[in-house]
Formats: sequence, structure tokens, C-alpha cells
Amino acid sequence: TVGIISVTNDVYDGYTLFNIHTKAYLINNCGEVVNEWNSAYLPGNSVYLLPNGNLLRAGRLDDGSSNIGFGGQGGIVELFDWDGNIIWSFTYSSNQFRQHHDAHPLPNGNVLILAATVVSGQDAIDMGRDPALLPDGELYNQQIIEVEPVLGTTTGNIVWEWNIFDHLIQDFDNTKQNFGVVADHPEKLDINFINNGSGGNNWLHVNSIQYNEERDQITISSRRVSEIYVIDHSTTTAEAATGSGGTYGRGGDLLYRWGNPQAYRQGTEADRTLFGQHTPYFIPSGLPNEGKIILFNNGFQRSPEFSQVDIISPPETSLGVFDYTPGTAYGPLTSDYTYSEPGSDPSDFYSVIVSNAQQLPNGNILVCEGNKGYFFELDSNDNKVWEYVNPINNINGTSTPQNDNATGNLTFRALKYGIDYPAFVGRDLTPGQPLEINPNLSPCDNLSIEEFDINLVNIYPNPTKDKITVESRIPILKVEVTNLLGEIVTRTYNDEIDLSNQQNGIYLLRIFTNNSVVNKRIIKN
Ligand SMILES: O=[N+]([O-])c1ccc(OS(=O)(=O)O)cc1
Repeated sequence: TVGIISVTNDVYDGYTLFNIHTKAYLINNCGEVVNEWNSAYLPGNSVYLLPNGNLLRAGRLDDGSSNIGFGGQGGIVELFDWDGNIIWSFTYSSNQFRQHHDAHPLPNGNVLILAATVVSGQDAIDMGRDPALLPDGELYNQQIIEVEPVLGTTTGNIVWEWNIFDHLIQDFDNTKQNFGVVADHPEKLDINFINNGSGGNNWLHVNSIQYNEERDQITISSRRVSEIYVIDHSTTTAEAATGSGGTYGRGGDLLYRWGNPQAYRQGTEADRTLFGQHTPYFIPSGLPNEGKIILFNNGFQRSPEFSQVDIISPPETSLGVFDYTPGTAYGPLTSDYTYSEPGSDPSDFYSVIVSNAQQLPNGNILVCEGNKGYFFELDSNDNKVWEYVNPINNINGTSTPQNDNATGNLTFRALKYGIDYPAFVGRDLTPGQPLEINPNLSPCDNLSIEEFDINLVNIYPNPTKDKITVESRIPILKVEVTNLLGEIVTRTYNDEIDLSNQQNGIYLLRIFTNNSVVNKRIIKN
């Protein structure tokens, strides 16, 4: 079954965005499309809706411009307006560098782009890489560039840059760069730490970058090392290449790391908590679990393999300053919150790749089990209050009949935006068709529309002799008054309805908001 699977009145009131094939879709809680954007490119892989209604989407450039290739490869970043017009695109693709996985918006309009850049085998050896750990004869550095878009063009200004290869340590060869005691330098990455892998060029496989404005910090996820990192974004580019400078005084060194303390010789496999995780980010202030990190812990490389959602509290002495005792692993030892499949077989909830989890303002958590294209929302008791299966095939763009099983619907992430998100102000969000073929929206019947928004809309007086005022916490598009025969007797586009010309009797008020229709019975006497 695809499309809307289940929904209850406890679902968060908002719209879900995802990238599939060459499109980005925004759907309501019934799976009806309220907006879509067309690109020429497959996902490359992230997509974000900006507060002004623009869409930032990474695309997979398959024009042969780069021979850097691995799961998550991209190469081009596009900015669309709400109506789908391209207003900026930026290609970052060559045989020396290629954008992949993420292109993350910054509040100032700039874009953080994640890229792999090629380091030759000889350069890697000079940096201290063990020559036996170079099966591809080269290594990928992970780079983050901040690009200031020049709107209306295909160019941008690179205003900041950070490279993980500026923050290395190694104890393999004391004649080479970066030589030191690995266990004494958790702020550096051991260039010879291979985590159950081949040590191939894509040995880190970083799969997300996320920005936190309050801290001016970036969280980074390495799938291969199974660690997350926090770095300072306040540095200059020059400082970012060193271990000093910036708000936190540590330059571009790692301010925090978590998930696999083997990587800096402060633990064993038993101390490992992350397994190919995705999309760690600091939950912003004002939301439940503010200041904690939420992530999708895929469970790749553990036995049995199963996924979970984790929320952790990194120990801090003040905002963005992490508490660390030399000679130990970074805390915490355990997660504050873990969700895993409640059934007898934990591997029922398992996505070996991609996926994400998002803290929602009402306490719910949206989960994308990416390899199944399965999105679900958990309430604060871990009940599923919304389930949706992406019916679109990522490779050929075809859809699926509602009763069939989806094929190839791998979805990188799902992100939900509340109905009060600024991007939606003044937009036409009239529900369009669902994506599945022969849709069956009956799960939505459970959403008694009246209950759904009952607290959002208030009308008075009722009964009335002439006028009725509609009071609403969400914008009202229009109000229709129908009689018991279903005929519209009057309509208005503001918050006052005049019934003085109508006969006495019972009427139905249909109040159209961006997201729903609220029905109220009224009496004129
Ligand atoms: O097949 N993909 O689209 C794909 C595969 C792997 C991948 O990397 S991961 O770390 O995000 O799982 C991203 C995308």
C-alpha cells in the first residue's frame, strides 16, 4: 500500500517536503500535493523550503563533469521560487571536487555546500596515511563551502571554506605531517582510522551538514566512521584551517564528537553508539528537546541490524562549549530518548542508508525510513499518528497504484513545516491530487475536520440575529454559508458574515483555511 496509510487528530498540522526523482513535493496530511517543483536532475540529495517560500534543492549532475561518484553524489544546487521558476543554480562538480548529499540554507541567504575533494595518494601519504590503506590510490577530503548566491545567475561567491583534511592526526609515520598521539587529540581526525571498511577513497562518507544559528555551529555526520562532529562556523576561512580563532577559540578543529570513540582511541566497539547515522542537528530553542541533538541511527554494521531515532544531550559548560575530560570519550553515555521498532523483530524498522528524524513543535517526531520511502510521525507516547508511503519511483519517476507495493521509492529525507511557517503566508495551498494512482483517502476520514481544527476557529454569536464573527488563529481564505440543501447562500473573504437577509433556520458555515475546511453549524433566529 502506498500514499496515506493512517492519520489521527494528533498529527502535527503542517506540510511534508521530500525529494524524489526529478521533483520536490509538498504534501498535506492526507498526502494531497499542495506544491511541487521540477528539476532536470535526480536528487543530489537534500531539499529545503526556505521561510520566504523559495526551495533549495541539490541535484545529481550526471553530465560526466566529475568522476567522483558514490551514493549521495550531487554536483548542482538549485534555488526555485514558490512558483517553480529557477532563480539561481550553482554547479560544483569537476574531477577534483563534487557536491554531495547536502546543500544547507543559512539565515543570511547563503548556502553551505558539502563536497568531496580529491587528495592524491602521494599527498595522503605525506599527510600520514598508511600506504597500505590506499586501495583507490587517492582519498576524498570533506569540504564545506559557504556560497553567496548571485541571484539570476549560475554563479556565486565562495565566502567561507572548511576542510577536514586541515584537522588530521596520525601516529603511523613520524616523518610525515600530523604526527602525534591520537588519543590526546580528539579535536583531530585520525587519517588512518578505518571503521570496518576498505579504506577506499570515500572512507568518511559524510552524509549531512546542518547549521545551528544560536551557536553558529555546523553538525556533520560521517557514515563510515559512524561519528558526528560539531565545528565552529564563526571563524574566518584562514582560522578554519587552523586550531585557533573563532567564537570558541578552536578554529576549525572538532569541538565535539560522538558515536564511535574508537576513532580517537577512547573506547572499543562496545562503546560505539552510532551505526551509519544520518542528519544529526541541534534542536532549535523553543522546541521540545531544545539544545539536544536528534538523529537517525541507521543501525548499519551492528548485529542484528535495526534502526533507531536518538536524542542526546551533549554535555556543555555553556552554550556551544562542550565539556570534555582528557583521556575519556565524549559524553553522553546514553541517549535521552530512543525509538526503535516496538515489535518482536527490531529489524522491521531498518534503513541501511539515507533517512532522517525531525523534532516537531507539538512534541511529535517525524521519521523518514528512507529505503522504504516510509514516513511516520510519532506522538510523545511513540504512537504512530501519521503514516505515508512515497509512491514515486526514484529512478524513473513513475507512480504506484494505491493498493500495490512501491518499488524504488528510496527517499533521502522528509521534512515537515508547520502551517504557521512564513513560507505559506498568502500562498494558494488548495489540495491537489495525491501522488498515488487510484488514491484512497479514506484514512483521512478519521480526521474529523471539525475536531481537527476545532480549537483554531471560534464563531460568535451563535445563534445570531444577523452577523457572525469568525475568530481564527490561522489565516482564513474564505467562508461559505450553505443551507441544509447544500446551496451556498452567501460567502465572504473576511471574518464577518452578514445573515440579515437570510431566512431563520439552520445553516452550515464552511471556513476555509490554508490546510483544511472547518465546518460549524449555526442558527439564525
Ligand atoms: O542511492 N542513493 O540515492 C544514496 C545512497 C547512499 C547515500 O548515502 S547515505 O550515507 O546518505 O546513505 C545517499 C544516497
